[in-house]
Amino acid sequence: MEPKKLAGEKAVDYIENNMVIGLGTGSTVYWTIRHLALRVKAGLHIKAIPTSMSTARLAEQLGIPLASFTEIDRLDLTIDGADEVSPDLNLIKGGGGALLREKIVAYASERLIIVADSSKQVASLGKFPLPVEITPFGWENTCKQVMLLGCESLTLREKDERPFVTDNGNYIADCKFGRIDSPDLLEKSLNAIPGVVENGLFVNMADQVIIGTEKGTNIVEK
Ligand SMILES: O=C[C@H](O)[C@H](O)[C@H](O)COP(=O)(O)O
Repeated sequence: MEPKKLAGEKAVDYIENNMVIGLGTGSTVYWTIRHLALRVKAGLHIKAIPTSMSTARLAEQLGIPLASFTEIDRLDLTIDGADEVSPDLNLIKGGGGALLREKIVAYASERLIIVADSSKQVASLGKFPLPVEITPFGWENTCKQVMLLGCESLTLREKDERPFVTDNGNYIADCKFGRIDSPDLLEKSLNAIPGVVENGLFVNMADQVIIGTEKGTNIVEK
C-alpha cells in the first residue's frame, strides 16, 4: 500500500468516541479523513475543526461533523501532515499554504500527531523552503526584512502567474534559509516582523509522528 495512505489511516486508531479532532491539510491527511469518515459512518461520534477550506470541503462531502472555535475551546487531538520532520520532532509545514490555520488548530490541541512518508524525515530542517505567510500590503518590504534574517533566497509563491492567496487572504513567501540550527529562534524572529502573519516552523508542537513505509508504519515519539 502507498506509504502516505498507511500513515494517514493509522492515525485514525488514536481517535476515540466524543473527541474533538483537528483535521490537517494535504495528501497524507487526505487518507486520514477518508478513513475517519468510514468510522463515523459506523457510529463513531466526533466533531472536527478543519485547517483549510479544502479539508472542510472534503470532510463535509464525506459526512464528518464539523465544528468551529465559536463552540470549541480545546481540541483533544490534531492529525496533520508535514513537509519536513527533524529527529526532535520539529517541523516545517505549509507546502500547501495552510500553515496559519494549522498552527492555530495545533496550538489549541492537547496532542498533535503528524502523518508522513519517510521522505519527510530529515537530519536537520531547512532543505524544504520555509513557507512564511505575509500580508499583501507591503509584501515587498516584508520580504526584504525576512531576507535580513539570513534568508539565502526568497520566492513569492505563485498560482496561475498570480500571487498564491491563502485561505486567509494572504501571500506566501517560500524562504531558503539553508540548515536551520535554531528553529525556535527563527520562528520567533520571523513572527516579530510586521507583515509576517505566521511561518511554517512548528517547534515543540508534535507529540508523535507516524511514518509510512513500503512495509508498514513506524511510530516516532518524543
Ligand atoms: O500547508 C500544507 C500542510 O502543511 C501539509 O500538511 C504539508 O504540506 C504536507 O502535505 P502532504 O501530506 O501533502 O505532503
